[in-house]
Amino acid sequence: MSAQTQTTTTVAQTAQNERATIVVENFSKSYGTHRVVDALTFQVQPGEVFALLGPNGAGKTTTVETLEGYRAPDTGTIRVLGLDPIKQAEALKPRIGVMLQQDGLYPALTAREVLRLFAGYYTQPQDVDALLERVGLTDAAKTRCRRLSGGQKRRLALAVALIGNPELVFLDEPTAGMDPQARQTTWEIVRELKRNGVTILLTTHLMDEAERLADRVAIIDHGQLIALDTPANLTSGQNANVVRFVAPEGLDCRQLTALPSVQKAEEVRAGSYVLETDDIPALLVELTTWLRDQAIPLSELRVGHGSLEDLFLRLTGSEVRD
Ligand SMILES: Nc1ncnc2c1ncn2[C@@H]1O[C@H](COP(=O)(O)OP(=O)(O)OP(=O)(O)O)[C@@H](O)[C@H]1O
Repeated sequence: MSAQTQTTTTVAQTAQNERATIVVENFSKSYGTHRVVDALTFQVQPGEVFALLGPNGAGKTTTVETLEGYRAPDTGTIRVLGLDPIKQAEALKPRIGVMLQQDGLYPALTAREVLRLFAGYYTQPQDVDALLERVGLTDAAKTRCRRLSGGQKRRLALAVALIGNPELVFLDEPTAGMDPQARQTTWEIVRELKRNGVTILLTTHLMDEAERLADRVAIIDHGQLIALDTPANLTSGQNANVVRFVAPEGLDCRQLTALPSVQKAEEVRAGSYVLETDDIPALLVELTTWLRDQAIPLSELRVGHGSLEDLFLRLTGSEVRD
């Protein structure tokens, strides 16, 4: 690269960083000798829904908590709304909303009291009862937090994140433990926030959540960025046609790979199999014949392109992490 091209790139990068809502540059963090975030670099643009995906222990929460100002980076630059999250915390806190993973705060207060308490920290908070209704907690408004169900606690945590009308919201596994209705409501709230120009950074283990909500997805593993793009670009990079099926766990993947039309066979989770092929009709005949001949029951069968989940498992491996 010529000196001039390098200067132009640096100038363009600087301009982009100045506009960005979140700038993470070369960020590293260790606990003792364990490096949990390793030279991470990404930006989140204004109004974007940005998802951080990664297996357990990949460094997502450490990254998010550093952006929120709860942890200090060892090295690297972190800017949130143009501010240093620790040195300029006072200016930053009123402009961001944080949905925490742990919901054990204030067990003796009712849901409404918790929201009133948080509303008091902001100059222009949302209406407490309207927000309780939005997150589906009107009937639980007078219930003490310790009596709320897991899903209700998550909804209260979401309301706490939104009470101050933030410009930027951090959602750490927002729908974990929610039933399908509450999950739908939460997704709808996220879309509504986006329509209102709010920037959202979310972490999730749910691939469909990332695919439905995120403009861009960053996959991190062992503290390093291993993929960053729109969900459509990430999945279209996978040319293979896949057949997914559910059957008893522990089928012999070598036998499946030996079927003439199978290019690759993998048990991605117990009893959940993914086959890659370039001839789906032929593969379906071979697979169903193979299953019938061995009297193996088949409980689900789907065909399609590689999903974000397939890409994620390919990039991060399919072994379970603690
Ligand atoms: N305060 C701490 N002291 C020591 N180690 C920590 C601390 N916080 C996190 N870790 C370790 O750092 C690693 C990354 O943790 P982190 O919570 O950032 O991962 P994560 O991607 O959010 O995982 P999960 O999906 O399980 O929430 C893990 O191995 C974790 O045990």
